[in-house]
Amino acid sequence: MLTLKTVTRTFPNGKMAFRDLSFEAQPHEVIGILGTSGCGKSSLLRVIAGLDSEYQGSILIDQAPLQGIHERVGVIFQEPRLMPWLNVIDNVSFGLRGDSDTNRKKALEFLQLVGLEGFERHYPKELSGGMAQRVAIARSLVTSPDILLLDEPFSALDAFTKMQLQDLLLQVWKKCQSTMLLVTHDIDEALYLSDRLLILRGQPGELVEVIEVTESRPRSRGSERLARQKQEILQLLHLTAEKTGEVQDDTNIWERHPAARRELSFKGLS
Ligand SMILES: Nc1ncnc2c1ncn2[C@@H]1O[C@H](COP(=O)(O)OP(=O)(O)OP(=O)(O)O)[C@@H](O)[C@H]1O
Repeated sequence: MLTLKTVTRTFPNGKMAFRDLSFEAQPHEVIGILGTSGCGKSSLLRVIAGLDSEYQGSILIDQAPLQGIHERVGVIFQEPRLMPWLNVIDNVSFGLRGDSDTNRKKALEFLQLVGLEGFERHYPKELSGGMAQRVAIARSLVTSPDILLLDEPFSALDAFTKMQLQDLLLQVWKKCQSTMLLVTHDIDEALYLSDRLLILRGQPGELVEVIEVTESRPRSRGSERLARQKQEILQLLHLTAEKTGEVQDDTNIWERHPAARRELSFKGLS
């Protein structure tokens, strides 16, 4: 289990990325993180990934304080970040320790899972963007991380590939049982994949709502029930924005996703 208690991240120049974030992610839970641009979503993932260790508050993994990069935490970024000098199978098995034959078998198994059987000997430059991101998914999940952090993992892909990879991620997630934290600007994606959504707003970012997505899995992207629920949450977010005088910011982010109309049940923070 991942626990954050009043975590604040301030950069050396005094700029605060986010403030007083507290939440828990249960084993096997998918948490979507949505928020206005610059509210600290990527900074939050970097802190949990152990890449930035200067923060206030506490971060616990299974009740133990996080100390730098944790071997049970994996990260998938917007761009695949593959090693260009290694072929596909070597990229996937790179993080595995121990017997190399066993590692190659395991890497192959994950390449099959992400639909890249037969591409083991290809190099990153020979892959499409979607294929490279599949390799990145396989590389992250082959180590069976307890927690997988995803920072806009599909935002650079075309809509069709994006949907394919969202479904693929769900398939692999079922097998791996990892907890996932997904930063995205895409509300449809967040609703399709997540069990709960954290809504951040402001600069520094603060947690303004926690929303439970109650639609059962497997979800249908065209579900009317979800569409109605999204309508409700959009209205709720506009109302929330009016209260704090940040209408312009929030209007912009939601308007970037005009097709978004899905329902959520809403759970307030206490
Ligand atoms: N190394 C840094 N030093 C100082 N300020 C930074 C640094 N990195 C990020 N920031 C600032 O911290 C704030 C949060 O940045 P961050 O990238 O985490 O936001 P974000 O929510 O992920 O943004 P976006 O949605 O646009 O990707 C921004 O105002 C950004 O300019």
